[in-house]
Amino acid sequence: MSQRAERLQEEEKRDLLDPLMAEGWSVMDTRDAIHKKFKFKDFKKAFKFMQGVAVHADRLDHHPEWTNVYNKVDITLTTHDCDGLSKRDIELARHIEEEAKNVSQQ
Ligand SMILES: C[C@H](O)[C@H](O)[C@H]1CNC2=NC(N)=NC(=O)C2=N1
Repeated sequence: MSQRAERLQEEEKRDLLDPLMAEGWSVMDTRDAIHKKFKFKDFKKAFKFMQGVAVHADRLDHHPEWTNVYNKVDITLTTHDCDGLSKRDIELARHIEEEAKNVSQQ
């Protein structure tokens, strides 16, 4: 992605975040960032999920802050380039939701 990311304005942010909040994402108190904890059946599934997300992150040139412990993956999304949430975070979060559903159904 070549264009510089722009920080979302409050109104736009609410509209774009609503569906993600319904999926369990939350806005952090301390940062302009969103966060969600994922839990899978085992490490194999968690890692498969991470591999799927990594493909999207690479393609979008937009990367999650994440940690993995066994079957859990904690993800924080924010845009370092604009020091806050941008449309790139929303797009990545949508792909993350798809990956989580695919892996859980397998
Ligand atoms: C040079 C490269 O495009 C930038 O550093 C990208 C890479 N991945 C990124 N990921 C995230 N989360 N925020 C960024 O601002 C960002 N910038």
